[in-house]
Amino acid sequence: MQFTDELRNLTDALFKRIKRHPFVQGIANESLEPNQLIHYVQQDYQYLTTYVQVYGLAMAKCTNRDQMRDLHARMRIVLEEEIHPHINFCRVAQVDYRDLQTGVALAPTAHHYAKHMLSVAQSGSLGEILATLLPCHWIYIDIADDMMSRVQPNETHAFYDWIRFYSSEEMHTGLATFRDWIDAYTLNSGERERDLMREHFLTSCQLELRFFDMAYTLEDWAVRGLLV
Ligand SMILES: Cc1ncc(CO)c(N)n1
Repeated sequence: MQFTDELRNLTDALFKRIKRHPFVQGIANESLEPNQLIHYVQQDYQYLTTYVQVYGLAMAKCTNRDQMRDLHARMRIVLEEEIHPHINFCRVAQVDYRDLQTGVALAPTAHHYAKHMLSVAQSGSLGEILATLLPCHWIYIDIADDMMSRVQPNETHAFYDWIRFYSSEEMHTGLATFRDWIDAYTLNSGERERDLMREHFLTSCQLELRFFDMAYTLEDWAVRGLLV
């Protein structure tokens, strides 16, 4: 068994829970409220900014240009293309995307997830960073594939663009390349590094579930912070 198959088995219960989550069901059956979509986009915009920063820190730990090229392509997709699922949510919520990009603090769960990624990026190995980032790709593809086959949406579905984006050929190829990279990487890792990679992967999966909860319940701090 390859290392990433092992990671997937370890988190199977979480993958299943995420697909059943009311926010995810709300995408499938077009029942999310505008304020839930807005909260998600406000938080996810900031989350993805951190995600690109983490790619940047991983870039500094790459040992060859093929690895760098791969990360560079991934950064481009987040910066230039992953705006489309957000724009889909904004269109349904009838808000301007630009208005959601400033003036909002990270909610507790988004804060937790961002700090988790940054802390691994600052003190962990390249393998640990890759394992921390992998659930982000994998879970959304898993969700979107499931919706494609169960709902079989067409252009009239409110979240057709979202579902199509995450179930696209490009996403699948990107996930396969990322898994191949991690599987090859772990052939040269010690058991200690592989344990840390398992732990970070699991934590990111837990936080993916909580992130949907955050948006669904409009999670916020009890008292506003100082900066925004
Ligand atoms: C929190 C989160 N996880 C995964 C993705 C998919 O890239 C996303 N946009 N946001």
